[in-house]
Amino acid sequence: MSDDTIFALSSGAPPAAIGVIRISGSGAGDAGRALAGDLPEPRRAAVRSLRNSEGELLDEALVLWFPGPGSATGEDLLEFHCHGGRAIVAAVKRTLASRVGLREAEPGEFTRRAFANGRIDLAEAEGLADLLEAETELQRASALAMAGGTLSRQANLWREELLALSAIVEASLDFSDEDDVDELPPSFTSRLREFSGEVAQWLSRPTAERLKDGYRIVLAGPPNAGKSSLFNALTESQGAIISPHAGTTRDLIERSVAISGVPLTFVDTAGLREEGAEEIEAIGIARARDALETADCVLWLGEEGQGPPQAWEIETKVDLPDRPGKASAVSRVSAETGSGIGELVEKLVRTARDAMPRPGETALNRRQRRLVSELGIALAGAGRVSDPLLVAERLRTGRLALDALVGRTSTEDMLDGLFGRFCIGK
Ligand SMILES: Nc1nc2c(c(=O)[nH]1)N(C=O)[C@@H](CNc1ccc(C(=O)N[C@@H](CCC(=O)O)C(=O)O)cc1)CN2
Ligand SMILES: Nc1nc2c(ncn2[C@@H]2O[C@H](COP(=O)(O)OP(=O)(O)OP(=O)(O)O)[C@@H](O)[C@H]2O)c(=O)[nH]1
Ligand SMILES: [Mg+2]
Repeated sequence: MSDDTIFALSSGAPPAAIGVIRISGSGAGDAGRALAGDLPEPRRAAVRSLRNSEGELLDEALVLWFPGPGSATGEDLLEFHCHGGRAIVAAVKRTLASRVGLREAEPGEFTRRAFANGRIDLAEAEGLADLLEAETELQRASALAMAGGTLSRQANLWREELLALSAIVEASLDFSDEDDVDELPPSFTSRLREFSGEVAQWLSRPTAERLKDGYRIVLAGPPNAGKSSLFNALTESQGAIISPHAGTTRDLIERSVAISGVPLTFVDTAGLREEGAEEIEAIGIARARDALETADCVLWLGEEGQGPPQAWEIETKVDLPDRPGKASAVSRVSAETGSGIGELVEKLVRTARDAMPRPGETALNRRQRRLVSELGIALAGAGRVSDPLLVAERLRTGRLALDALVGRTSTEDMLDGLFGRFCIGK
C-alpha cells in the first residue's frame, strides 16, 4: 500500500449540482491550505474561496476537514464541496495534481485504505461494493446490513467462542494424566453442537447471488402457446416478438424487473416441440431446455401435466371461447385483455420474496459461504474426534476460516478484484 496522498471526484459525473472532491493521506491538510487558506475546525463545514497557485479564484466551496485516524479512510481526509460544473471540477483537480503534486486515486482506493487501516473489514467492504451496485430495496437493505458489520460482528463472536472452546481443550491437556487422557467436559460437546447449529443456520439462508440475479422465472410450453405475449404482459414491455406463426421465438429473451422491491428475471423461450423444428429453431429449443434447468420457477403454458415437475400450470388466452382449460391452473390469464396478469405477478412476487433474504438480513456471497462452511466442517470434525490434540487442531482450522472471512488474511489478487469493483472516488 502506497502512502502518497490521493484525490478524486467522489460525486457523479459533471455537470452536477455539487462536485465533491476528496483528498486522503498525510498531505491532505497541506493541500486544503494550499487551495482554501486556513482549514475549518475538524468535522465542521465552512465556506472558503478556492484559489490556484496564481491566486485566481476557482470557486466558492464548502470545505470539510477530518483529521486521521478518526476519518472514513483512517487517514487525514479533506473534502471540497464545489459547484459541480465541468470546468470547476477540472480546475480543482488540475491544481491538486500539478500544483500540489497529488495523485488521482484508483477505483476503490479510498475504501481500500479504509480496509488497510482497519476502519472496515473485508466483509464490510464487500457489503459496500454491493450497496453501490444495489438496484432494488431488498438488495440495498441486505448490503447495508453487511456494510454495517452484521457478518463481521457474528464472525467476531464465533472467533471468541472458538477461543473459549480451545481454552477448555487446553485445560484438559494440562490436567490429563495417564488414566484420564481425553476427557472433555460434557458442556464442551453441547457448546460445540449449539455453535454448529448456528453456523448451519447462516448457511441455510438465501444467498447474495440470488438477491443479485433476481428470482428466475422461465416461461415454457409448445409453440404458439402465448409465452411471448405473456412475457410482454408480465414485464410491461414489447421485448419479445409475437406472431401467429409457430416457432417465432428462438433465442432466450431475458428481462429483469423489480416489483415491490423484489428483483425478478423473466425468461421467454422457444416453443418446445419434438418434431418439425428447423435447424435454428432446434437450437432455440435446446436453449429453452437449458433455461429450465436454472429456473427458480417455471410457468408452464402447455398441456396440463406435460411440463417439468414443480412447474406452475398457467391457463392462458382465457378470452378465447374454446380452450381446453386446466383444472390445476395456478393462474388463469389473458395477455390480450390483461385479465389475471396482476394476480399472477402478485403470486410470483410473494413466492420470490420468500426465497430471498428477509429485508435487512445478511446474505452470504459465494466467498463468505465457502469460509463459513469451512468453519462448519471444522466444528463437525471437532465433534467426531476425542483426542484433545485433534480437537484443538480442528478448532484452529475453524479460526483460520474466520480470519479469511473478515480479511485478517487475504491475497493481493483478491483485494484487487474486490476494490476494482468500486468506482473512482469511492
Ligand atoms: N461527504 C461525504 N459523504 C459521505 C461519505 C464521505 O466520505 N464524505 N462517506 C464515505 O464513505 C459515507 C459516510 N461514511 C462515513 C463513515 C465514517 C466517517 C467518520 O469520519 N467516522 C469517524 C467519526 C464518526 C463521528 O464521530 O461522527 C469514526 O468512525 O471514527 C465519515 C463518513 C457516505 N457519505
Ligand atoms: N386471444 C388471445 N390470443 C393470444 C393470447 N396470447 C397470445 N395470443 C396469440 O397467440 C399467438 C401466439 O402468441 P405468442 O405469444 O407469439 O406465442 P409463443 O408461445 O411465444 O410462440 P413461439 O414463440 O412460436 O413458441 C399470437 O397470434 C398471439 O396474438 C391471449 O391471451 N389471447
Ligand atoms: Mg414466442
